[in-house]
Amino acid sequence: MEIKEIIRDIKENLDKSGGLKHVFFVACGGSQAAIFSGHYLLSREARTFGTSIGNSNEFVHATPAMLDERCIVVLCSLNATAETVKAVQVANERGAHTIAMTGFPTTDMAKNGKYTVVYSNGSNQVYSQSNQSSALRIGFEILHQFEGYAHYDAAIDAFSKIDHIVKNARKYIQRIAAKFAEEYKDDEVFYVMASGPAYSTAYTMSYCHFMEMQWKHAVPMHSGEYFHGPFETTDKNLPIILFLSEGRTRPLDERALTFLHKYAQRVTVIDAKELGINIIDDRVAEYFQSAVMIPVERDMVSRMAELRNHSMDRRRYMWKVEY
Ligand SMILES: N[C@@H]1[C@@H](O)[C@H](O)[C@@H](COP(=O)(O)O)O[C@@H]1O
Repeated sequence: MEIKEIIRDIKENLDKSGGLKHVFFVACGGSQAAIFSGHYLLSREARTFGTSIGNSNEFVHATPAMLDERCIVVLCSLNATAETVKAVQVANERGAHTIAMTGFPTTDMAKNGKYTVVYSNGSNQVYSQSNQSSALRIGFEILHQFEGYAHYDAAIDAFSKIDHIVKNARKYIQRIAAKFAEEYKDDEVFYVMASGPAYSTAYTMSYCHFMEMQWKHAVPMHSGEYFHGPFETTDKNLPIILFLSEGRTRPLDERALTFLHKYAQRVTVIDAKELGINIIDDRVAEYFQSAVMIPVERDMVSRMAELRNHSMDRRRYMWKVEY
């Protein structure tokens, strides 16, 4: 079933049972970051229902009291992480409408979800059909069908531009990535700053790419929260990566940049505007930032991986020991 039909089917049911109350987004790690844009979209645009996001195992062990047949739960796991599959089952038991996003039609996610969305993945993925794009498609479709979202056409148009933008952005970043990798390959700690829908880029770069895949310490930092404690650690040696957003939270990032220009020295700025996101309609562009910036930041860390001769596929514990 296409996403449009999935939401239509769910709406038909919800119209009979009292309407939509809440959309939960549930996943672990990189997959949670991937669906964050969908959650963020609803958190800013939805007028008649709520939304939240969280870790799968927390959803299983501390299941929200609100969860019932008037909720949609969007869950994501490429290969069926056990706790995310369990979260699908918990949501099903409560009668919620589960949409299982997964990498392949044969996974336990696909087997357990009431509805399944198989997204493009791997090194040759089609970015307009990726996990990030699919979560956004679900979000825009919910807004459109339940509330008649005014900028739906602009959003649909954006999906037709994503592949072109990512292709060019990845070309644009090559030179910057090479310089970045050379300069920072021996550093052990990174702060990665962003705000708004781009926060999930900072999260993915830190948790997945620096920590998981390069075994380097990294702190995802909300650029608004930076001034409420963390900025006391700033000095001229600390490596900082700042994602400058396109959209309404850009002033938060610019405030951080002004401060960093004064007190820090080793700052790498990646500006969404320079990545070509501006060809998307201004009214929806901000929501597409992570869909564009995550492949770009991954290229930066991959370049570092090559120089360090530390493959992005190398793990000590993940999938190797019990945890
Ligand atoms: N970087 C991610 C991790 O954060 C995640 O835990 C793992 C399993 O993810 P999934 O549940 O999507 O299969 O995949 C990648 O390695």
